[in-house]
Formats: sequence, structure tokens, C-alpha cells
Amino acid sequence: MSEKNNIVLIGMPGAGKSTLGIVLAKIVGYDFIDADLVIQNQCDKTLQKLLDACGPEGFIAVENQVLSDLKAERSVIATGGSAVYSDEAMKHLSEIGHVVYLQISYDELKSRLSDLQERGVVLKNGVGMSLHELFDERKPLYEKYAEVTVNVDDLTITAAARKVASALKGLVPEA
Ligand SMILES: Nc1ncnc2c1ncn2[C@@H]1O[C@H](COP(=O)(O)OP(=O)(O)O)[C@@H](O)[C@H]1O
Ligand SMILES: O=C(O)C1=C[C@@H](OP(=O)(O)O)[C@@H](O)[C@H](O)C1
Ligand SMILES: [Mg+2]
Repeated sequence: MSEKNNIVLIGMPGAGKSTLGIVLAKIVGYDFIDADLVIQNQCDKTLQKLLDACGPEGFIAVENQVLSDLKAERSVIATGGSAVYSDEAMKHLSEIGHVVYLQISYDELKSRLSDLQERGVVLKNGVGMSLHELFDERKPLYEKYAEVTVNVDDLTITAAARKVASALKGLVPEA
């Protein structure tokens, strides 16, 4: 089926793709898929172990393959923050869904960082890469693939999910 009946969330790590995504799925009556968990299942490894084993480029290659093969209907798909490094994957996701960029400012990213330290983030330019460099490198990529952009700074998860649903009115019949 070629109908564009999914919602694909992209954005910085900590933007709320996974937590907001499930709330959004309930608002619009869709299923929820966290692409990170699909990768974990398919590789039988935690994301951190996969990153340690494959390195950033290897992880991106695996993520690209899994996302490019992803099949979904009427689902909110939370991607990992590094999905936008994979052009093929983003092309596929844009074909099966409306791509929503959950936009946060650098300050918001920094303030959520304490929650992120335990999880792997793909640092393409090596572990010495600063958070600001990561932000500056990723921002244009999220903008490039966004069909809809929603700023979620200073919003609760529920308020942010409602804002996304409102932004999708006219594109997603159930929103
Ligand atoms: N709108 C928000 N306000 C405050 N904290 C948030 C918000 N969205 C997400 N968080 C917190 O940020 C962390 C990362 O959220 P998560 O949904 O896993 O982001 P992502 O999947 O985009 O990396 C979690 O601890 C979550 O509770
Ligand atoms: O931004 C990143 O480089 C990553 C973010 C993670 O997902 P979240 O964006 O859900 O935190 C996960 O996919 C992976 O470990 C890499
Ligand atoms: Mg996530």
C-alpha cells in the first residue's frame, strides 16, 4: 500500500520523539513504533552495544537498512536522532508518512542532556565532538527532511503532543 498514513517523528536526541510519540499515537488512534526498539530486536543487541561494536558509521548503516525496510500502517514512528544521516531511509519514511520535526533549541537540548548521558548518541566526527557541534551539524538535516516543523521548547509532553496533532490537521484525518 502506498498511502501516506503514518506520522514520522524526527529531531534531536531528547526532543521527545519516543515519549511524545506514544501520547500522539493515542490522540490520533494510531499504533506506535519506536525505531530504536526495532533495531534492537533485529540486531539482538542494545543500541549502546551496537554502537560500541559497529562504531558511528556502522550504526548508521544498520539504522539505514532497518528504517529503509520498515513497514507500517497508521503508526506514529519515533526515529532515533541519527536517522537523518541516512538519505535512503529518510526517502522511504517520507514516502510512507508525514515527517514531523520536533524542534528544540540548543538551550533546551542542553538542559535535557542529563537524561541522555546514559544513552548512545552517534558522534560522526568522533567522541570529542561538542554538543554545540552536534546541534549545528544536525539542525540543517532535520530541516531538510521536515514536512512539518513543531517547536516543543518549554512544553510538557502532553502539550507538545497536542501541538503536533494540531499541526497535522488536514494532513492526518484523525488529528
Ligand atoms: N516536552 C518535554 N518536556 C520535558 N522533558 C521532556 C519532554 N520531552 C521529552 N522529555 C524528556 O527528555 C528525555 C528524552 O525524551 P525521549 O522521548 O526519549 O526523546 P527522544 O526519543 O527524542 O530522544 C526523557 O527523559 C523525557 O522525559
Ligand atoms: O541522536 C542519536 O545519535 C541517537 C539517538 C538515539 O535515539 P533518540 O533520538 O530516541 O534518543 C538512538 O537512535 C541512537 O543511539 C543514536
Ligand atoms: Mg527515542
